[in-house]
Amino acid sequence: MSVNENFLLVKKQYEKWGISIDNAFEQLKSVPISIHCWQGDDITGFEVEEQELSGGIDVTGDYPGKATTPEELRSDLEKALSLIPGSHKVNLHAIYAETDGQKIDRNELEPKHFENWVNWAKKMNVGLDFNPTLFSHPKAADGLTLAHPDKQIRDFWIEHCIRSRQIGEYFGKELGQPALTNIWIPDGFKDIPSDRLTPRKRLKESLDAIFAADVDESLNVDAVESKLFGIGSEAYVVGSHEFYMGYAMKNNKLCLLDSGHYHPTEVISNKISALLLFHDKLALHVSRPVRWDSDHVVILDDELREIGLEIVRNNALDKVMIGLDFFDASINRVAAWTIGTRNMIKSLLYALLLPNDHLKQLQDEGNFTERLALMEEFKTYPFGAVWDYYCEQMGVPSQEKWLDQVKEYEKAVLSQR
Ligand SMILES: C[C@H](O)[C@H](O)[C@@H](O)C(=O)CO
Ligand SMILES: [Mn+2]
Repeated sequence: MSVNENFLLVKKQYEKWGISIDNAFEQLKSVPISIHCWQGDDITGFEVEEQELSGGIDVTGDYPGKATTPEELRSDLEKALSLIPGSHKVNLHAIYAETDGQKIDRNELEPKHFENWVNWAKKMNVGLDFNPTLFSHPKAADGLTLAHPDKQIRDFWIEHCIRSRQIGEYFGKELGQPALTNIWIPDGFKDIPSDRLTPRKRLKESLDAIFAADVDESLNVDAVESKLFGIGSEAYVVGSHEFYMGYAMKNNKLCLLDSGHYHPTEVISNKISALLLFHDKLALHVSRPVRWDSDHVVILDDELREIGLEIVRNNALDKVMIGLDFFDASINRVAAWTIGTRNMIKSLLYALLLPNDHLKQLQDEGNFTERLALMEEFKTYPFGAVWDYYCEQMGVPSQEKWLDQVKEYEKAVLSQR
């Protein structure tokens, strides 16, 4: 049976619940996922003096074919984008600047260093997001940046963040859609601090200085990302969840929730509805922590489904800016992007195909038996047939057919590097 025939058969099963698949597809098409460029090169970047990865994060694996030039990275992204349904964004870090072989330090970066990315984004019809890079640098060697006791070091990173927001503004202007510029810093201590307050005061002051710089908010949107612990900051992280939640609320910034940045049984899906009551928008780094913030490739597990459901059920497809953050160097990197991004989109489609209004009503009526029964039965509805049809409608391979294309690309391109 063809994908089309299969789809026509299963469509009726959803329609009997009043679910419009056409409507679901229309909504899904309008949601851009911000695909992080750093999966393609293990967060190495293109700085003239290449630095070892620091900041308490780690990439493991040595799968051959990693991108080592901007051209290679863009070519790999193009391959992945051709296998993912919809129009999306690409998320860059400051270390992906192109400086023509000149050593330009992070406090000297300018929009022109991202001109190639912008031209490429125009060609590919994708938006761009941005991140200052406050790690993998001699001035972050002791694990402190914006909260550093040394004012000169703080000032260096403040300048870097201001310039990053200006680069985001440039992306927004050139590409006709606002960029999200997200600040994540590694600052923290390996062992128990004797003073938790002072570093947080310093971070607050640094952020105030960064956001005092005038940047057009219609072109660049700011986010701040918290963390629980990192390698070398096990006892204390300055930019904790409570810190940034307070900061973002008071200063009208977006709170960015990364799925790997909480206690092991704490989930970001449960935070979305709470935060949306107090913020117009919020941002996500969808990742998959396995025992720690390991940044495994996102799979269609319970938490990913729940994230999709929370976004859809709260009518928040245009309020939650969905970004991805995983980096696995033990598998084909183009496949990693493809698997993780397709799964993120699948989770939204899954949520759009549930009788959400009916389920809400059952809860209000206290009918928890039927609520549970339906939620479980829908897990085995023929969702796969709808997903396959969506992929074909959007001009990308259905089912596992994309894998053949990745294998061909590996043979023709990646294995030649
Ligand atoms: C490279 C990313 O910016 C980084 O992963 C950050 O977002 C993070 O999640 C750190 O744990
Ligand atoms: Mn993150």
